[in-house]
Amino acid sequence: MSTSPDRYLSTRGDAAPTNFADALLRGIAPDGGLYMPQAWPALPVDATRPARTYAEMAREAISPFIGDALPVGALDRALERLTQGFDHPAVTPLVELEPGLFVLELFHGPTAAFKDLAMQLVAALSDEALAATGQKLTLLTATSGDTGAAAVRAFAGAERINLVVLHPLDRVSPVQRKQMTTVQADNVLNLAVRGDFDDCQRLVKGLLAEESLRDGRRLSSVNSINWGRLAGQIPYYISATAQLGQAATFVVPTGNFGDAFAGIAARKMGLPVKGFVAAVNQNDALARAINEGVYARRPAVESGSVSMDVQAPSNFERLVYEASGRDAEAVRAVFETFARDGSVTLSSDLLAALKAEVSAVSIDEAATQAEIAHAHAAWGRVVCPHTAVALAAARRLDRANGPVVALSTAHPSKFGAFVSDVLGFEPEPAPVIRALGDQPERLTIIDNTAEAALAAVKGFAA
Ligand SMILES: N[C@@H](CCOP(=O)(O)O)C(=O)O
Repeated sequence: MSTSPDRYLSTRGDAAPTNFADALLRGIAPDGGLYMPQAWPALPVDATRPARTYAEMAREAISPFIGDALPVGALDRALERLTQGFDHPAVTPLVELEPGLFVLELFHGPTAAFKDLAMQLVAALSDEALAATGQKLTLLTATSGDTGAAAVRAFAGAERINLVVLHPLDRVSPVQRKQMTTVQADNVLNLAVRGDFDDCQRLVKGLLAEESLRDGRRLSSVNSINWGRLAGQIPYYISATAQLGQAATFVVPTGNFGDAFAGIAARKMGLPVKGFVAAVNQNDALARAINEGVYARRPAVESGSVSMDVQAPSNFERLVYEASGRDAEAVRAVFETFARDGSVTLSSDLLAALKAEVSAVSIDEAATQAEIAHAHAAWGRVVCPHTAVALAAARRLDRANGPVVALSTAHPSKFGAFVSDVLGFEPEPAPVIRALGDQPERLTIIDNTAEAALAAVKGFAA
């Protein structure tokens, strides 16, 4: 039987295959798994040739995943929106810090974080999918800060879409919170949950299974559990390789593991890549899984790199699916055990296959602070704490094996207090952060329970 990149299978194997539009408007498969393309499309051999626009590279990478599931011209129209509000002509410029060490600046968009790239695309593609069928959509999204800000910006005022964003109360930076809560749009609800990001993500997954919320609407998520989000993050790996002119090792600051998995997807499509390193903060469930073979949940601890305070990274499921040879039964066994017991031991075969895809390292708070200081002293750069985690991991690598690219996922002015504690001064605000001002904030605080979340979302819908 032939396989196709525009058909989507669930990592848990019990959901009917579907197309891109349906996977986009579901977010998560009905069996609780994550959608994956049935096959990896091949990038053209000259995909990294120079002098092409970001949108051209994105079109080539993303169109095979869509096939004929959206109206003719939908992707081209969406690509026009993809880089709207970016303040750099290269969109995602690559900057050399010292011989063989680079940062990929992903923070030039309207909320000053890498999430803008995929979120603006997903917003436009969702509009296209809904307009084609006349449906309406409720989006549920968990955030540790950056996803929520980008989602609010991308979906505020959308005619057919309501957006509910759950963030952990007092566990995002003040700028991130204001980016979500000062937007005065009637189709947006901000919920501050008394819990951590993993609680928010768990609540979202539970709500997505809640039939009573549908009421004639589609129900989906714009977290990276949604394949559309991941597809939108593939192009910047291609752009980085094109700018560099050779294969690199990418060091990815990692929370929900969507960013790193998008890079792994690019490699599966044929992008030349030396390797991937997932750099986590002291919330190190992913690093312990890959380095020790036990995937075990611990309560998330608060850090300066707040967007990475994740202890149950959703996209680890996609990695296990790939590494197990797409064995849905094995995936179900791992993640059902993890959900039930909070811990699961990975088989030695699976572990070897995981290590072949990615290595992982945990950078603690002191090393993050030291890296912010080093970046300023050595290169005159002010970096955000997430970028610092990646740079600390990147500087441990041997560059004799080829260039190393650390992803710089957010602008430092989103995390002014943490950076100024180290450097003694506040980072110069990105223009989009300066424009935030002191608008009134709108948010509802809820308990960390399924009942509280359901009642809040129902109240909003009503
Ligand atoms: N780091 C994230 C957490 C959610 O990640 P996502 O990529 O799955 O949306 C954030 O900033 O919210």
